[in-house]
Amino acid sequence: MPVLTVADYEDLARAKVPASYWGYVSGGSGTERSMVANRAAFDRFALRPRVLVDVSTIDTSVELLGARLAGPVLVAPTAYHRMMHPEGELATARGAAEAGALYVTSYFSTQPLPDVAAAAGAGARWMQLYWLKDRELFGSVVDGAVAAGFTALVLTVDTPVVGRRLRDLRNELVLGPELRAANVGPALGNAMRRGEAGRSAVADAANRAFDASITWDDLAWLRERGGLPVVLKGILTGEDAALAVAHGAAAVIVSNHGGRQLDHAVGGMDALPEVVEAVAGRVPVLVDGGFRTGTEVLMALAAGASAVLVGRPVLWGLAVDGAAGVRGVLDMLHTELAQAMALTGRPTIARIDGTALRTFPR
Ligand SMILES: Cc1cc2nc3c(=O)[nH]c(=O)nc-3n(C[C@H](O)[C@H](O)[C@H](O)COP(=O)(O)O)c2cc1C
Ligand SMILES: CCCCC(=O)C(=O)O
Repeated sequence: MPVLTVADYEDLARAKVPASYWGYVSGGSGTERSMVANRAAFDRFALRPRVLVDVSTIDTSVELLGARLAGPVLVAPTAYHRMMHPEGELATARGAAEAGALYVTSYFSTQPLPDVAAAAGAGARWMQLYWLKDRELFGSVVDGAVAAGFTALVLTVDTPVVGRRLRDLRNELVLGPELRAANVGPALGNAMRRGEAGRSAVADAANRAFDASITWDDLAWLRERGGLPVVLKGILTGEDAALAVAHGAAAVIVSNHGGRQLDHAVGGMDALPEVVEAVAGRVPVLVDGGFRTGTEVLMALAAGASAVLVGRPVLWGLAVDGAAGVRGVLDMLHTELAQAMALTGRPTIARIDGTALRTFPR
């Protein structure tokens, strides 16, 4: 069977990944309404194509915080890539670089940052962070990211505590020994103890380590320590987007964390317009949550996003075929985007504006 869609990768991946890891990757929190909301949003929009435009050449390339990219699809930070493939984040870094895509490496990478950086080579990379109670340890991870040549820090702000992910609690999620988080110290890096009824070792380790007391005022410390642009991930309101810009964020990522944090949260695509309005062009606005086709990426760009991140699709590609699978998924999304650009009469990313989109009332 030819692999023609991102969903085809999902079907192939499901057969390869152990059930409790598959539950971790696929699941959301609580009733999983936030995950549903991400996909449902696309039904409230439709495209308004223009015709008789010269679309004989299509250019999907973009520039983002100084990085030149083949297209506006980024690899979202996702934890524990060795769940999917023995090479883990090294394969992801290679596949993303080959696709000309920016790779946001998770704080819970199972490979050391210098090795991820070497695998990415000239490929663009940002580092995602969770703020730890242990400020010294947190600072040392920031230093490590800077030393390894990551060019921006992505602070995830929607996870003061880990969402109640019922699939993991039911599966008594524990990690195999190959799944040590390589960059965050032994206490947080090790979620390998015996399974306990109704508990997730991953959530327990994170809840012990994450600092739930940080506020807007702490961001200055991070900007100072890293000396890099700070991007805030997990913004869902215009109010917080305005605060993010006021506190020096270099970009914001509209996201409900793939439906894994707050249950009944607004979907990424639904929250995007109010964030775009509040930010008013001062910094790039990125979005994630449920993007599975290039046409959906075009919808987000028309609604004012500068780029889209994909989480699970990259993991599916990784499970199916390592670096080649990651590249395959990213290339597929860029190819589909180019096709949608031709068919909507928008040959460059800059030509995709609000007139390409019609919004239906709820
Ligand atoms: C298995 C998995 C692990 C994730 N780990 C992280 C993480 O370490 N840090 C983070 O900021 N977001 C994490 N996320 C959220 C993603 O960055 C992203 O917001 C989400 O996956 C986008 O939705 P999508 O999977 O529908 O594309 C994770 C998501 C998944 C599915
Ligand atoms: C417990 C947080 C770890 C990674 C993460 O962000 C996720 O699983 O969504």
